[in-house]
Amino acid sequence: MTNTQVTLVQIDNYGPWTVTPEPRREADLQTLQSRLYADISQFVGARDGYVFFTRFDNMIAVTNGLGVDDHALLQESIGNRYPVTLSLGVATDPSPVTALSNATASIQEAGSAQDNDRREILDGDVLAEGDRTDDDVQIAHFDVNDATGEYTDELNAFDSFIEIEQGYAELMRYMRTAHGSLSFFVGGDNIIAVCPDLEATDYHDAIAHVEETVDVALKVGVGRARNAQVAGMAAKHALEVCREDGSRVELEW
Ligand SMILES: Nc1nc2c(ncn2[C@@H]2O[C@H](COP(=O)(O)OP(=O)(O)OP(=O)(O)O)[C@@H](O)[C@H]2O)c(=O)[nH]1
Repeated sequence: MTNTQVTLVQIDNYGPWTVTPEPRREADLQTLQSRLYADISQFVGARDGYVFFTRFDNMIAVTNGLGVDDHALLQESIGNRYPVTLSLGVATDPSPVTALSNATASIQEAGSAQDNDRREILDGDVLAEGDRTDDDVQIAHFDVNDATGEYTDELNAFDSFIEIEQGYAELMRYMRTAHGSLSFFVGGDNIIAVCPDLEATDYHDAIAHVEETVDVALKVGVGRARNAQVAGMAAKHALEVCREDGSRVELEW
């Protein structure tokens, strides 16, 4: 059974900082946010987790395999190198959205995101090493069918983006509502969903729903493992099987 460890990463008091002493240049904020995301992705990825940029001021990570010490080191390293600090909430649950809700609560209980005195919270529980299993994380890697032929080579870049985002919006809402899954746009035409124990029929239903609702055709490869990196790599291999044999759903286990 899945047991997803989710970490909410929240920049402390970021809103006020962006306008103090007066509004900061937008390009500088964009640069800060993307560099911060890159650094966190490298740190978490080197420990076999995944992190998604989400809203940039709040990022969501799958951190099975990262302990309390890893989380504390991330806070220390970012605090030493950036003009902002991070609060981290961690929780584990068979349902990814429940894990995220609990991780969020542990930060919210310590104070507001815009509270100058609430800084570098590290709260919640990590999975004990002895409780980890090879089924803890289920990752589904979705991809738009022939995005290059349908959109990239046919429409202007913005209209292509609208089509891809429509597919993303419908999928993320469906997977959240029907399954408590967390789905993230990761660039190009790719969406990665962090899922509980789902079956092939669940993925067929999700793909059918998106196609019926917004006319975007998806395929998906799914993997599971003790961490996001291994589960995600299995999902990518499964997606390659879809490409080879034309199937829409492949589970790699
Ligand atoms: N984040 C991420 N992006 C990817 C990955 N593979 C492809 N992309 C992005 O997706 C875009 C489209 O590539 P593909 O999905 O291979 O192309 P396609 O035209 O949809 O073709 P098929 O997937 O074979 O139907 C690329 O330009 C990349 O931006 C991946 O594994 N991860």
